[in-house]
Amino acid sequence: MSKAPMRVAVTGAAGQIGYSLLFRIASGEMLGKDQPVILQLLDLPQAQKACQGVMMELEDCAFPLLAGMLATDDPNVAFKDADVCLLVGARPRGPGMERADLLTANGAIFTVQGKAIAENAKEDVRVLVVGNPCNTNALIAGSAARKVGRTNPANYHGMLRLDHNRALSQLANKTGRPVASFKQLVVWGNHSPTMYADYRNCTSNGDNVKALINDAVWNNDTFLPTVGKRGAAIIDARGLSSAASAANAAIDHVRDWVLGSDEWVTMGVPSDGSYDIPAGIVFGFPCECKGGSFRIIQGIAIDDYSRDKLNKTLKELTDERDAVKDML
Ligand SMILES: NC(=O)c1ccc[n+]([C@@H]2O[C@H](COP(=O)([O-])OP(=O)(O)OC[C@H]3O[C@@H](n4cnc5c(N)ncnc54)[C@H](O)[C@@H]3O)[C@@H](O)[C@H]2O)c1
Ligand SMILES: O=C(O)C[C@H](O)C(=O)O
Repeated sequence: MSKAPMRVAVTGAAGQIGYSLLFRIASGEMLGKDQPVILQLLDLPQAQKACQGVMMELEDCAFPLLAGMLATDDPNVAFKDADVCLLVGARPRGPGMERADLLTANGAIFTVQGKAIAENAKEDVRVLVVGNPCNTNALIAGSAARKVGRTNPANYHGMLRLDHNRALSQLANKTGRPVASFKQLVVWGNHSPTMYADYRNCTSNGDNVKALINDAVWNNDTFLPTVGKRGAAIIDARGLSSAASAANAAIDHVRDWVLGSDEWVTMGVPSDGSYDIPAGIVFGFPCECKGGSFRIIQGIAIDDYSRDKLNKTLKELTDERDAVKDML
């Protein structure tokens, strides 16, 4: 017997990430090749016509798993009974901007949507915020949801998976090893240039990657800035912010969360106090996913260099939190 459909709400559905994301969800890449889905598209009133065009194309793909879809400008309709919400809709940054510059422009979106999710979605809804600055937007959405009380605030995540995937590819380029050989990578902190991509515990076919590379200068002067500033490099090259790779990372995050992963994955999740990160701050942590839930991996040694990096990215996040305190 076929499974009951899962409802997936996608905001910013008419935007560039939406255009990469929706077709892959409908084809079963996110929730499984045996899992029917109903897509619930949210965008602004002026983008409804474009949403209709996207839905025409989805229809023309004749995806066997696509059990229904709708487009709306009303968050209460879009999030109704949703199992998964992908909060993409927000303004992207342009050349010369940092993601934190979007805080006030985009933050207000997430108070409204966090509340609408908590009032309308399934109680065990999983929420992934992609719209930037995604960690603090997830904090805002989770805080709005906490006030309503129905849903689990730990399920309001920010997307660090793109940074994790970027770091994997840089390690593969450096070592000449396949991307899939790398295990136990983590990107700590904020989705911003302060993030700390940490391969101290990473292995490749059983070899310790730090020992294999053995190049502290490359780590500090090439690897970390390349991963941290990759979004800006893409904006510079494309004139637009990353879209297909961002959609791919969102698929990876939710797929691992729902279906499980044998490997460590980086997820931006509300801190439970682990690694001395204050509770509630949405921070990139190493996680393992099993049985539909996630858990922060414990017991990783934090040396002085790493503590300094964690403190820098945490300071940025606490500053962002303070800047939006009226929204929390
Ligand atoms: N976390 C990450 O790794 C990551 C990666 C890439 C992009 N992003 C961010 O994702 C966001 C979207 O990027 P994009 O390239 O798709 O932008 P885009 O401008 O192409 O699309 C954004 C869409 O959101 C819609 N929108 C705006 N406000 C909305 C609201 N209140 N409710 C619903 N929809 C709304 C717009 O109408 C538009 O269709 C940006 O904030 C961008 O910075 C994050
Ligand atoms: O950098 C941006 O503004 C877009 C996105 O967050 C990215 O990392 O590509």
